[in-house]
Amino acid sequence: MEMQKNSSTLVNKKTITSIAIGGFDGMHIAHQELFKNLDENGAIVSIESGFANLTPKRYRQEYSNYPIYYYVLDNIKHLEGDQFIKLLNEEFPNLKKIVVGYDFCFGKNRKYCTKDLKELFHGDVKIIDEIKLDDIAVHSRVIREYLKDGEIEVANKLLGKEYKIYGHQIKGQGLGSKSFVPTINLKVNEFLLPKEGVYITKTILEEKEYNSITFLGHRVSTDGSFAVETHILNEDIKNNNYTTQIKFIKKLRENLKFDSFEKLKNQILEDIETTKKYFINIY
Ligand SMILES: Cc1cc2nc3c(=O)[nH]c(=O)nc-3n(C[C@H](O)[C@H](O)[C@H](O)COP(=O)(O)O)c2cc1C
Ligand SMILES: Nc1ncnc2c1ncn2[C@@H]1O[C@H](COP(=O)(O)OP(=O)(O)OP(=O)(O)O)[C@@H](O)[C@H]1O
Repeated sequence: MEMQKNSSTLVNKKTITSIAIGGFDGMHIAHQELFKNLDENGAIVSIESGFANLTPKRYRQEYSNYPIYYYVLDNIKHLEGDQFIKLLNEEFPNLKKIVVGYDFCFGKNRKYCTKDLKELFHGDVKIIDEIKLDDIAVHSRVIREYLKDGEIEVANKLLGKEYKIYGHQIKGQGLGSKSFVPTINLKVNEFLLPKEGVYITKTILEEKEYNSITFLGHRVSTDGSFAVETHILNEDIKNNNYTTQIKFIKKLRENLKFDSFEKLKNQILEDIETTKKYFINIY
């Protein structure tokens, strides 16, 4: 169901003349700056450490039109500098240009860096200076920290887009539509979840985008279990079992413990009003 280009399998590596190399978790604005230096036969070489959780491997292609080729870090990290370059030249026989960031290092013990790359590769090597936004250095690890602190708006600025997760629908406690408001409950794997709390979000179901509000965290007021649940505004949506995407826009409040269902319900209704106003004011 997910919109996924999988150009990597369609583009012949012989046509590739330039590559950008890195981990590329997040496909954030600094990564995009690297891609701008590729030519029209460019490609992205993504080194998989296994820790990506902003744009896990199978979701990454969505954020660039350049085909992405994946290499497992464990399989290449023992290589000496010249062996790494040899591998690239074998993989991409017409390679003319390599684009990396200022801090790119590679090979055995990461002992080869940009200077070595320039010496070893017989072609154009473009090194991108550190990219910052409002004095914040743009890196996947920095974005993860903002998400963990619930600072969605900063994270989104650094990402250059709204942070989006994918989940599949599961059954909730069954309390929502009876005692509170109807919600779609999600099981989320692979993606980093922002801090517990209530967020203004957009929810994508079958490629259609809806304004929504999402609760994420332990349901400290009811059964204590962990939940990701989203309420779609102004629509009566049936759970449909499709993969659901949530885009985070803004944190409304912390996860709170209420001593009665009624107080929780009143707070939820107030949160929904605030969210509706937010969407009215931005359109
Ligand atoms: C907008 C919204 C805000 C919520 N805020 C809280 C909260 O602060 N604390 C909490 O324990 N549960 C919160 N919940 C979760 C409710 O406890 C949950 O919707 C209820 O337990 C129903 O769950 P069910 O859909 O699994 O039946 C919130 C839910 C929504 C939709
Ligand atoms: N802020 C930045 N400015 C310039 N180049 C960058 C920047 N961030 C990453 N790069 C470059 O982009 C490529 C991908 O790097 P990498 O996947 O390590 O990104 P990262 O965001 O720095 O991740 P992490 O935080 O995990 O180190 C590398 O060539 C790297 O040098």
